[in-house]
Amino acid sequence: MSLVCRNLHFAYNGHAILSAVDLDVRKGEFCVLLGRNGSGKTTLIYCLAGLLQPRQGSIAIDGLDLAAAPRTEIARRVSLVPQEHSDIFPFRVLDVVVMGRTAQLGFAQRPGPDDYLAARRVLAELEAEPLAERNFNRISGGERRIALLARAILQADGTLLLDEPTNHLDFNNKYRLLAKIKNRCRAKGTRVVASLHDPNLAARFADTVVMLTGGRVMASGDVHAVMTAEMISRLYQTPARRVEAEGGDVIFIPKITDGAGNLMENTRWT
Ligand SMILES: Nc1ncnc2c1ncn2[C@@H]1O[C@H](COP(=O)(O)OP(=O)(O)OP(=O)(O)O)[C@@H](O)[C@H]1O
Repeated sequence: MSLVCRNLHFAYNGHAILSAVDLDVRKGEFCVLLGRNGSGKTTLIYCLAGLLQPRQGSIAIDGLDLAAAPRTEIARRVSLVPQEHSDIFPFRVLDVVVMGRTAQLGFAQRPGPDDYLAARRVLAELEAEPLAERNFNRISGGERRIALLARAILQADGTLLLDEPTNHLDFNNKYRLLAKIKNRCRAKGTRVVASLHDPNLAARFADTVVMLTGGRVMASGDVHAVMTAEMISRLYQTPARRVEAEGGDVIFIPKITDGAGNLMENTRWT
């Protein structure tokens, strides 16, 4: 059971954004996309969600060919949490979460007590039960991320596509949320493809990493094999060193230079 992407090419108005991308993500795997701003992470995630049509290549999720599958069928297998989300009608958080069930319900069928119970269960899993009765438009950016993740889990927990899931989350909540997502991969076999801007979070939680540069895969594979100081330096185009903290956590520290390559004031590099 795999998500398999082969020789994927995508272009906006004839301008190539993704080129020859191959990707394999097994059931229960937490795969993180890393790359500089504009390297194509979001575009790849939207292709995997079936929301952007590649101009070449194929994507199959557990045997379902996205190019041929009806939208409703894709929505039952794959759910997406986008990077940003604007205000919606002033629904309770619980109602927003239960909207995730729409893909499972028949035409004109309304969610019932079981759907609300399932929505409360997912909120509880994310330790977000106190948000249930709050107005979605009046909760914080970080709380919205958690509510939208709950909605995505309720929609389709086979494959979760998360575009910068830690945006707006504080230091503690970033780690807590990623730990919960990882637990879900382990316990329920959920497959996750997430873009992250912080390689240190990827080093801590990912099983596998895909490094994108200019819409191409620069490297991919097991997190420990791929995330070396040399690869991080190449990816972000700045020297980076790898520090192993007590307990085994790995931290990458970039050398902050100005345009001429000189170490910038107030930064340290040893
Ligand atoms: N709707 C669009 N029309 C034209 N070009 C676009 C569009 N959306 C994105 N792009 C371009 O596609 C490229 C890849 O963008 P994408 O958002 O996938 O990168 P990203 O790696 O997710 O970036 P970031 O880390 O900044 O979120 C960028 O050069 C961007 O300017």
